[in-house]
Amino acid sequence: MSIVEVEHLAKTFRSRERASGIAESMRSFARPRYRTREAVKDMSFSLEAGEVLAFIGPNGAGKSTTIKMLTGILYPTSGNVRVLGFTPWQQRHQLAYQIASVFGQKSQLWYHLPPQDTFNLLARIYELDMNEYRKRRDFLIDVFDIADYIRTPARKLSLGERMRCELAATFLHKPRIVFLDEPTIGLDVIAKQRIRDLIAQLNVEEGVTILLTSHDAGDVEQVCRRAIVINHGEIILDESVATLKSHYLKAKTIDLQLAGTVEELLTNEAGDQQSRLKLQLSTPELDREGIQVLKAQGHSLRLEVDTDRCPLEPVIASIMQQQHILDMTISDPPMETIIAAIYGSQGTVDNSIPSPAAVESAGLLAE
Ligand SMILES: Nc1ncnc2c1ncn2[C@@H]1O[C@H](COP(=O)(O)OP(=O)(O)OP(=O)(O)O)[C@@H](O)[C@H]1O
Repeated sequence: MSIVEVEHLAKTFRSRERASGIAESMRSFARPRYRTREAVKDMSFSLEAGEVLAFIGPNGAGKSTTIKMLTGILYPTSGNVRVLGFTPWQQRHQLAYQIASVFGQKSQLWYHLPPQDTFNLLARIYELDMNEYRKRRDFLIDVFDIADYIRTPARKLSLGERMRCELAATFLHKPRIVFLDEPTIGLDVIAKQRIRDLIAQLNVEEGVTILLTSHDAGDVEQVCRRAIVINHGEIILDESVATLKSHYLKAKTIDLQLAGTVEELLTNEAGDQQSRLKLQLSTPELDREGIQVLKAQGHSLRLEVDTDRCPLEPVIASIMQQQHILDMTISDPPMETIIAAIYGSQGTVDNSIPSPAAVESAGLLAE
């Protein structure tokens, strides 16, 4: 059964344009000019209980505006929304007991108070039974591993520590739906991984439905099962993450810091740097066409490997046979690149989409 139903949702902002300079300010005061922006246009989708949905799109696509309408913070210009049977902007109070939201850029923890005090305040706001609350709080302190920070004022916590406390606070009243707007923004790789694991754990153990926005492909890949991609306020793709992954996340980027120079890796054959390098890396197991050289300069080498055509291990092994590797990072392509590839397919999943590396490599290769 759908617990979120969105039908033809739209939001247009009308804001006054500010003029610069005294004369212009006086003129705009007498004759104000307004600018309208269609942040969300005719959006329809539904969400089943227990789903984990990635809601993705570039900056300004309308993700936060949609979340704000689903949580009752903003009124829509038109359209209907039912969240757990409530109309969010009309029944915000009743809905608040059953949902929660985290905006990665804004904290819900009281800045000068330790998280424990915020938890106590939230328990009163949500009118929780005190015995139940204490059990829940201790459970979340344990799950999120925040016992060491719970008595430290929020302002003194690192971003990762604060985010774990934020999420613990979010789950305190056992919400049925959690809206997470960029929950991993600004975190290091370990903190990101931790947050992803915790979100996934609570989804599985408590069946909480999650709608998550992120610019990080790892969040989408590791936490979500379905993805809605929006652009200019419109849905351009609604697919399972498995499909999205197989079509768009198959490329991995390998960043290497070599003991020797890239020049030492080149064959003596004629040709450009890219093909001489690829020739040197190739073995019978490797499909050279699956490797793109994104950067090759001095001691740095960045490759993009299409894992459909070419497994990562032999590529790395082939480099290790020839050079000592000082440092290596394997990453997914940036979400923006994947989204750009999706735009390229005009909203359809299509294998003919050119690799994002094709665009990048031409400019980055040091001849
Ligand atoms: N209160 C507002 N008044 C006027 N315009 C707004 C307001 N809030 C958002 N917008 C505009 O609506 C559009 C969508 O903004 P929104 O914050 O929903 O995007 P987003 O997809 O969340 O972007 P980001 O990834 O950068 O957070 C943007 O063009 C933004 O400038």
